[in-house]
Amino acid sequence: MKRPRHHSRYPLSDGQPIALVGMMGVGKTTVGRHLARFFDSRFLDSDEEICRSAGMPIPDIFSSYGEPAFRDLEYKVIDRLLGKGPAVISTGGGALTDARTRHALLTRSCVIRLDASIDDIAMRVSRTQDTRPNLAGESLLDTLARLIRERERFYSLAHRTFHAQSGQSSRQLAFDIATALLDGTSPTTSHSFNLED
Ligand SMILES: Nc1ncnc2c1ncn2[C@@H]1O[C@H](COP(=O)(O)OP(=O)(O)O)[C@@H](O)[C@H]1O
Ligand SMILES: O=C(O)C1=C[C@@H](OP(=O)(O)O)[C@@H](O)[C@H](O)C1
Ligand SMILES: [Mg+2]
Repeated sequence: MKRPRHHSRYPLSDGQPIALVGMMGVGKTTVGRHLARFFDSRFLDSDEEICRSAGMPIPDIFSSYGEPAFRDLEYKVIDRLLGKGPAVISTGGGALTDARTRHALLTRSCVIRLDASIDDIAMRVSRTQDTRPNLAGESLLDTLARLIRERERFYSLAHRTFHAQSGQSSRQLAFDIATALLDGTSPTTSHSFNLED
């Protein structure tokens, strides 16, 4: 039987969700899953929820209905996920480019930006480029550089930023984020989780 979730290790006293933002391939989905485990809280991935509600994978949504329709759906899904209380929500890399989604995330969650070097990002997404329609095209590095340039002004709005060092595991990065969040809310407590959790 599944253990009931008590959120006893959740770091935000107001119970707002924690939302991960940042470029495709920085590790939002992977790190988010670890973070939720550390906090004993719910993990939600907006892309996963979008695919479930559309009944098709992301490339099919883009090719059948276009990116604006995807952004509409993304807004509706994120708006719904933000109402679920304590949770770690991994968003898609373009979520903050939509004004409604940006406003919803920034006002109703603690927005954490993950960052990594463009070379690390390129290495990570190169094998799964076909699952990310916004990376289709000639040069992966050129496309990534353009998107990073265009989106920097949105990503820089995040409440906190964490940089994934080269070679740092997703689990270690999640641990560093969890530690920093917990320190920020209760500076004198010792951590109620450890890397072995
Ligand atoms: N810190 C890390 N070190 C090495 N590989 C990673 C790390 N974080 C994520 N990955 C890998 O990079 C790829 C993209 O990660 P993902 O979590 O899907 O990113 P995002 O959700 O930000 O697009 C996955 O194959 C994942 O296993
Ligand atoms: O940056 C983007 O425009 C997108 C990022 C993807 O999510 P990840 O950042 O999890 O890859 C997914 O939402 C879609 O392919 C569009
Ligand atoms: Mg993801």
